[in-house]
Amino acid sequence: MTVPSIPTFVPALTTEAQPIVSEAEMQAAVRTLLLGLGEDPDREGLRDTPKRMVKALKFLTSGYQQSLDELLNGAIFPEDLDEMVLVRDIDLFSSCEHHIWPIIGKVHVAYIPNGKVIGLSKIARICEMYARRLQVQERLTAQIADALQGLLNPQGVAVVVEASHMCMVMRGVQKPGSWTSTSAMRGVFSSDSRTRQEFFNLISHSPASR
Ligand SMILES: Nc1nc2c(ncn2[C@@H]2O[C@H](COP(=O)(O)OP(=O)(O)OP(=O)(O)O)[C@@H](O)[C@H]2O)c(=O)[nH]1
Ligand SMILES: [Zn+2]
Repeated sequence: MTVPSIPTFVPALTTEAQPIVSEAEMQAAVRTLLLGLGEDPDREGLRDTPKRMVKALKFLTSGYQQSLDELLNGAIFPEDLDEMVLVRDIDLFSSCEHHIWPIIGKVHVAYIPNGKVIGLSKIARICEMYARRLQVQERLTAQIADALQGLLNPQGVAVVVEASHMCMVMRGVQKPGSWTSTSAMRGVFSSDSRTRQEFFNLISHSPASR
């Protein structure tokens, strides 16, 4: 008789997968956390906290439920251009997977088209989709770059994320003011130092409207 193998890990949620833990079980876990902190989860101010916290966590990880196809809504247009397109200073709110604590910062995304352009808002939506997952900054940066590379097959993609990790600010090493920069260069941004330099020059100064 073949014994079924026991899964040793739960795969990250995708649009196909459904949560295997009920809302009630999640709320009970938050209640346990509150008890562990010496709190009274039945006092008025905390009575709805398990419900609120689960709702907030689900929102902050709602990117697992999204797909590139769905968020794009077909907004890729044929266009014969080969100049850099840059969307900079996209607000970033993500959650570090080590502490489930906020990562707050900005994302700068550039690409050089190759017959196709993407709706500008979709660049911000792609950043949001990957940000609303449990992340490390390096992977988030690479995922944004690889998504655009895959969708547009452009001449190149450049992504820079500049972020502050609340797990380094409010706890642990406690370093307010520390920022982490990560980059992912694809295509010409990786192979051509002048193109890469142009991108870094463009993101290194404040936009004219500020
Ligand atoms: N590379 C990388 N590290 C991260 C990110 N977010 C958090 N970390 C780090 O993950 C590490 C986890 O280290 P541990 O020693 O296991 O956890 P810890 O005891 O809470 O560590 P401290 O934060 O140093 O107190 C820490 O160094 C965090 O700064 C990220 O996005 N990228
Ligand atoms: Zn952390």
